[in-house]
Amino acid sequence: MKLAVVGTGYVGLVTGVCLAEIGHQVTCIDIDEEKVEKMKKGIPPIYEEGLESLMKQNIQARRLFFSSKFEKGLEKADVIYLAVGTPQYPDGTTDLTAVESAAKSIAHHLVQDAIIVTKSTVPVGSNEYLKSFIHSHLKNDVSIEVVHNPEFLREGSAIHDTFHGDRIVIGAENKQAAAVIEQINQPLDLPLVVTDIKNAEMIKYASNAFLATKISFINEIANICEKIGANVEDVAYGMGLDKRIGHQFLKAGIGYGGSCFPKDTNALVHMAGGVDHDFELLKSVIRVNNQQQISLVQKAKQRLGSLEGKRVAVLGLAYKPGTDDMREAASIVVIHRLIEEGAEVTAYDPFAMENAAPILPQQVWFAKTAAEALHDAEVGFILTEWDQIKNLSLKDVKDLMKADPIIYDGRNCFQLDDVRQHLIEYHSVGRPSIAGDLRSN
Ligand SMILES: NC(=O)c1ccc[n+]([C@@H]2O[C@H](COP(=O)([O-])OP(=O)(O)OC[C@H]3O[C@@H](n4cnc5c(N)ncnc54)[C@H](O)[C@@H]3O)[C@@H](O)[C@H]2O)c1
Ligand SMILES: O=c1ccn([C@@H]2O[C@H](COP(=O)(O)OP(=O)(O)O[C@H]3O[C@H](CO)[C@@H](O)[C@H](O)[C@H]3O)[C@@H](O)[C@H]2O)c(=O)[nH]1
Repeated sequence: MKLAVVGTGYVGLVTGVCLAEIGHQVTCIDIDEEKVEKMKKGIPPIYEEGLESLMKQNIQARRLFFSSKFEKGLEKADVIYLAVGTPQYPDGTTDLTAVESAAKSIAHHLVQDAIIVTKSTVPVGSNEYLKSFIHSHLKNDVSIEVVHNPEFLREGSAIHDTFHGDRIVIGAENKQAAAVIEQINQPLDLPLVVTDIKNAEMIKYASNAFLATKISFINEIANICEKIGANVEDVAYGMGLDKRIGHQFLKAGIGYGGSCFPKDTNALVHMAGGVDHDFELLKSVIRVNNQQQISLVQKAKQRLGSLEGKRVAVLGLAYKPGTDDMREAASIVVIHRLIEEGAEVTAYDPFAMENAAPILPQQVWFAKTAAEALHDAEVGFILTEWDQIKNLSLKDVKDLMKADPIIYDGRNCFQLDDVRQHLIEYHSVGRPSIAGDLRSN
């Protein structure tokens, strides 16, 4: 069976590479010609551990191809995966422009019957609409089926998640089409959920909303812990031992970011609103997250009176470690606030600086190393828990920074006992603050 994948962002590229790895012949199509030329040479446009070698292996084995031309990419394709972006409009509703544009290109170039499998996260009802949209744009006498196969991979562990996922969801109205997609995925040997399209669409949104809810919940517990004198890490550990709760997604911090949780929670609130349901719980989850992202700057301002002219080092820019993705990263909100407050910001991230530069204020200086960013800084903000940052020696941190440094750690990277030994003033999330070197005050 010949497969095509349209759109080579995280999802499209990883889907294409993994489908090739399990033995299928796959052509990945993208309108970004420059990106396609790089991918043909085995250069992935995203940072993802293990992706480059898997890509190169499958290109060499002549199972994986890339093209910027639909007519070529769709040649003899029996199954076409659609994995273009579905960002949000400023009001939080879903922008389906790329999906429609890709669907139109597919319709125009389809010369044989095909199953179109949507991987993109789309609001409930979109796949039904898409089927009639493609029908109305077909140029040849061919028949199509639409199947929804939502994606659950996480950036940074995308390859692992594809081969070791918890489930594969297949939403289809046509049993034969569902069976074809089951067969394609069979080598992965993962639990299957075969259901109708609306359920599949909702499973994706409900899953992301639930995970976001867990994060905002633990962040609220963290905020109370700070005031009450408890430690959220011990609390989360004790909670997580209950198998009904589990340990995952109970890490308190600076709030969730990324290309999915923020937009998908907003989209679900709008979807609910569209059927006259006020999704109060999810609205609160979003509000709590927005507040969490600015909380550390507010604390710094309260502690110092003003941030005007203060030299601030920001360590970690990506929305989480293991990726160079800056979409909806908490660092964007934090750094804009710091600049508004008059701080002089030097930033460092091991992988995301290239993506960060165009979206951060011009006043931000980028350092080549964490040490360079910390040099002579009065305040440090830690926003991504990269190993390189977690492994910094606190002695070096203290030596590099100005006298009596203050650290705001949005990712709880350091052990409190370690910090205490180094006499650094340290404020983390949901844990007791540490006063610093009282002798020098
Ligand atoms: N990023 C993730 O971790 C993740 C995980 C699960 C689900 N999703 C969902 O998967 C979808 C894709 O996300 P992403 O992050 O991979 O997207 P992305 O925005 O990173 O990439 C989209 C790609 O599609 C290409 N494209 C745009 N219009 C096109 C067209 N008309 N024809 C061909 N190619 C076109 C772009 O050039 C780009 O390479 C979204 O709906 C997202 O919500 C993403
Ligand atoms: O306990 C936790 C877990 C995560 N986060 C934050 O939550 C965000 C999202 O993290 P993660 O879920 O690991 O990354 P994504 O790659 O955005 O993956 C999510 O979004 C994808 C796109 O829909 C889904 O496919 C995945 O299943 C879902 O986990 C990041 O900012 C994390 O720092 C926390 O603050 N605390």
